[in-house]
Amino acid sequence: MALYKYRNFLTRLSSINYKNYSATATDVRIVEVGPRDGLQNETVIVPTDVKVEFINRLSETGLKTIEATSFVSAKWVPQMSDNTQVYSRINKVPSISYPVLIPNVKGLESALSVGAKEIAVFASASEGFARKNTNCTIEEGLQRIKDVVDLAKKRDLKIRGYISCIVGCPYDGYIKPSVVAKITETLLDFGCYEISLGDTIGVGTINTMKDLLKNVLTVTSPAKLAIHCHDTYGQALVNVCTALDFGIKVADSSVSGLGGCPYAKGATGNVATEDLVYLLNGLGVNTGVDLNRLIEVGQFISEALKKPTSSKVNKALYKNLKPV
Ligand SMILES: CC(C)(COP(=O)([O-])OP(=O)([O-])OC[C@H]1O[C@@H](n2cnc3c(N)ncnc32)[C@H](O)[C@@H]1OP(=O)([O-])[O-])[C@@H](O)C(=O)NCCC(=O)NCCSC(=O)C[C@@](C)(O)CC(=O)[O-]
Repeated sequence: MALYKYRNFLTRLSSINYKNYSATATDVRIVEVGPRDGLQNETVIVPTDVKVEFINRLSETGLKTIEATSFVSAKWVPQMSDNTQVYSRINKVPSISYPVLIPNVKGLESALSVGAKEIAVFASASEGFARKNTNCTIEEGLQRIKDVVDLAKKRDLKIRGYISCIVGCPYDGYIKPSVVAKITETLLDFGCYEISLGDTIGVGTINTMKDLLKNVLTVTSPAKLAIHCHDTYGQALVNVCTALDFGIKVADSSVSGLGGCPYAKGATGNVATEDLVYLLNGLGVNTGVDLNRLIEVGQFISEALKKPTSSKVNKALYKNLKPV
């Protein structure tokens, strides 16, 4: 009991608002992508029961958006082949959105068959990644997305858009911000309500992020953007802070730092949700997420995967539960 109290004390410490910090957000919505972006990259196939329990536990943490699965080809990503079972079986809390990732109309039709209400479509800012990830060019990918979006709109679905490789690509190297700005505009014109800017291989720095965001904000407002940072180079949290300074109030993350893209070799997971919540608590930014509960879910999935958590905050706070 004393150890729980000590951990509560530590988590409260993260909530002290140091007023001199420059980030301007007062509320941030976290989009939890662990069940999709996280588990798609695991070498083991996680049993459906575990995925369902994972998502149900995440639903009890205060998160408002949890990306549940993807309806991509099982030949390409076998880890997500139980998409219909996962989506059908999770407890869908009415106040929580459970978007699913969709590559084409075939995927959308499967998602509709199990009652999906929100989808996420994904484009690439680099030709090399478009080819490796979706077997088509950027333009062909955008046409596929348009077909998906047109049908999804007829069915009154909410549609989120992703752009991968916003600053760098494992195949093509540096990506021009103007390319990302153009694709952002296109996806918004199609009907996406929000574009999540993905630093797929985590190479972004404060300066490259600033360059990128200045460009993208010539075509839209911060209210239409989200930031999606992988932590390969340990820059994810500072890149999120840069996005907050530009007025962006939605950040994607993955509990326990799970994740990566099977078609971006060497890229590690997303910024850990625990680390992001700790950062935002410290900024006095409200997320509505209970850090203690999140830590328990991070431990649950790490144990299921038989690997240690990649979240520094989880490691630091969870060990205080263990007998010394
Ligand atoms: C786009 C395709 C389908 C093209 O794949 P393809 O091989 O060019 O397409 P195809 O139409 O020839 O289909 C091949 C087979 O897959 C089937 N198929 C086709 N579509 C579907 C579907 N929806 N659901 C189930 N099955 C499907 C299709 O029926 C066929 O089966 P067969 O006739 O050979 O038996 C493939 O390349 C694909 O699925 N790619 C997805 C790869 C992926 O999931 N990557 C990870 C997600 S993106 C990401 O992680 C980045 C992000 C979003 O997090 C942001 C960031 O960090 O950057």
